[in-house]
Amino acid sequence: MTPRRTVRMLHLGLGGFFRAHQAWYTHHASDRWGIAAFSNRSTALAARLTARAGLYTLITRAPDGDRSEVVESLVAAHPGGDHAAWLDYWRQPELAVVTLTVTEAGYAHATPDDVGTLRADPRAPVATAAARLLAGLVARREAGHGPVAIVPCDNLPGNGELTERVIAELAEATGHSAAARHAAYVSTMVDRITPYPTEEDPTAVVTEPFTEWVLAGDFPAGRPAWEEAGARFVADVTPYEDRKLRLLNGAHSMLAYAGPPRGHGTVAEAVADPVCRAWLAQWWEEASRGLDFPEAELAAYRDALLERFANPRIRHTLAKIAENGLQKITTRVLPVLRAERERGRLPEGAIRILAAWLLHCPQAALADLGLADDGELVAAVARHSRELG
Ligand SMILES: NC(=O)c1ccc[n+]([C@@H]2O[C@H](COP(=O)([O-])OP(=O)(O)OC[C@H]3O[C@@H](n4cnc5c(N)ncnc54)[C@H](O)[C@@H]3O)[C@@H](O)[C@H]2O)c1
Ligand SMILES: O=P(O)(O)OC[C@@H](O)[C@@H](O)[C@H](O)[C@H](O)CO
Repeated sequence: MTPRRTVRMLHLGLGGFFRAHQAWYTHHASDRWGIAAFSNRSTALAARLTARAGLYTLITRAPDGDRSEVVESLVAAHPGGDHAAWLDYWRQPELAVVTLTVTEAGYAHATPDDVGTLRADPRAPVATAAARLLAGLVARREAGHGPVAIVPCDNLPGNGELTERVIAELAEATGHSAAARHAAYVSTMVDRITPYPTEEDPTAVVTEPFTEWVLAGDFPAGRPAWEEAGARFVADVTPYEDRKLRLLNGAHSMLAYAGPPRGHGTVAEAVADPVCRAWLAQWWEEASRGLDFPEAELAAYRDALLERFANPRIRHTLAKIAENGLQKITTRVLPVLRAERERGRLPEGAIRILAAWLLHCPQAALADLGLADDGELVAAVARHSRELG
């Protein structure tokens, strides 16, 4: 029998993307690291994964067929509320890497409750991602073990620097600054289109064949040999991040806000519409200016993106992509819009995304009323909004 993997990696955010990306790279690295993953709050998925010893199926869905594999790197799954287990992993000398997929909202500052708790007793349960990470670092330092690498894998520019800043500010406010320095913060560009899991088996995840991971930073206690699965380690992740966040995620945001008023519910439906494709081309032209890659490489990247978006067998819903719009527009569209204005241009592609987002904002209210899934009704509301000016 193959020996069980030792937990050397912790993950926060037991979503579909973690299972399609970081866990998959770790599964394909020959050094066989084990991962213990925690949900944010929910208990059901962790229980299901625990019942099958962490094993789950990853379905790689190409336009012409599926490939299934059982991923073995996840060896323990816990509900986020199990704070005692969380701190215990940090106290293990073997722990070396902590990855995160907590969505853009997960990088918010800790709540006043968490700040008070960390000041009074850093072992007591806390809820926000920043507070959980700092509590872990305090536990590790107290246990006398060396620093670990913290590796955020969310679509935010400078995600390593951002995480370091949020934790340092919290540490300063709670008297744990030395613990905040007990880590190296790694910045990453992550890419693999992974729709929200809707399979009959909720542990299974469907993803696309394309995958990319570019990382910059130190790993003071080592790391899995992710490069064996294609990960790249670079000195500066910024150019890769700018290219991906603007061309892929910026385009996703455009489709997410401009697609539904034209009756589209998924990325593939929207890019089959010549009008949306023309809007996409206009955005890409503006967003490509200033990216630090040769034009031929950018053209190939955009062509590949169009093929990925058009994969008719990946059901990537625009409603899910539209979430957390303010943060996404701020980091992906505004820099392009501002740069174009500085060049004296009126960037119609970027302005269209802004306009579509402003039009979409009332949909958050429709979601609160439980009406957001009725595409025809949503389109009619948008039509009325336009008529009302
Ligand atoms: N799905 C993709 O195609 C993809 C690709 C690249 C990057 N990402 C990044 O991964 C993130 C998660 O994507 P997913 O597809 O796994 O989504 P998901 O909805 O399946 O999972 C989201 C995870 O984040 C956790 N979470 C949500 N809000 C949180 C908070 N405030 N604090 C802590 N944890 C929180 C949830 O518990 C859940 O585990 C995205 O927001 C994005 O930044 C996703
Ligand atoms: O929530 P976001 O915008 O960070 O992500 C929504 C999608 O654009 C995103 O998940 C992409 O599918 C992904 O970034 C592809 O790698």
